[in-house]
Amino acid sequence: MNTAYTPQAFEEGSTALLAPDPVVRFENISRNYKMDHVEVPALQGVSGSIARARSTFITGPSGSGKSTLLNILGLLDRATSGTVDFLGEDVTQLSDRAAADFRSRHIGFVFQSFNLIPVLSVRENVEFPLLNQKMSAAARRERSMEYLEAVGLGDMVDRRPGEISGGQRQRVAIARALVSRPTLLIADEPTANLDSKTSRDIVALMERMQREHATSVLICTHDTDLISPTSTVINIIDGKTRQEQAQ
Ligand SMILES: Nc1ncnc2c1ncn2[C@@H]1O[C@H](COP(=O)(O)OP(=O)(O)OP(=O)(O)O)[C@@H](O)[C@H]1O
Repeated sequence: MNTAYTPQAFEEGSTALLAPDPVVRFENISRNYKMDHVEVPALQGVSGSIARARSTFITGPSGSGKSTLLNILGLLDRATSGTVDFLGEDVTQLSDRAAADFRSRHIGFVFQSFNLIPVLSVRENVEFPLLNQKMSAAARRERSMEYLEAVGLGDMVDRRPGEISGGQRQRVAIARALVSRPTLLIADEPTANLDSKTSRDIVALMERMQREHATSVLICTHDTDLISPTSTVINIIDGKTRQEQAQ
């Protein structure tokens, strides 16, 4: 174990919150929301990093700022101040169009509500992120089938999302998030609507895919039972962070 990454090295407010070989480093992120002309601080100077090909969990009480941080790191929202270095690039400086392009090339999302398109088949849902890539229809189909088989749904590809279980829908969402081979998989409460066994299976699946494809995985969850011993934990309380290396 590298002692540079013990929890003591990650004191609150430290700017040296470095994971080994990080793909993302964020420094002093603040985000204020405007409510009735009053600025409400959701994040107050949080710093940390996301290691390559590892799992990082964001935990913390309701309203502490977890989704706000996830949205900023996923380039879905902008920080009021602070920097996000993603693969060596300061992505806080990107235009909206460049941020959307960066997102489609490097980030896959899994949400608690699955966000599948109900009128498309399971296979068409997984193919969807590949439509704006330079790939033939046959290559798209082959790649989608590869990921659907990897998540154990090779025999359900012609069903609609309404014709499969919640756990199966979440597996489709994982295949869809990974099919474009992103650098970072972001999952916001991916197990919130699932029973505890299915939840553990879903996290195990994400971690297997992470090992096989060297993807970094960032998971926001209330459920600390899901956290694996080798992962990094970023704990947010009242908009401030503490990052710990679990092992
Ligand atoms: N669009 C918004 N406008 C105003 N305030 C917001 C907005 N989104 C979030 N907030 C506030 O910012 C704070 C952090 O919210 P956030 O959703 O990031 O917390 P969270 O830790 O993800 O909560 P939960 O676990 O309940 O989902 C909360 O006080 C919330 O009320």
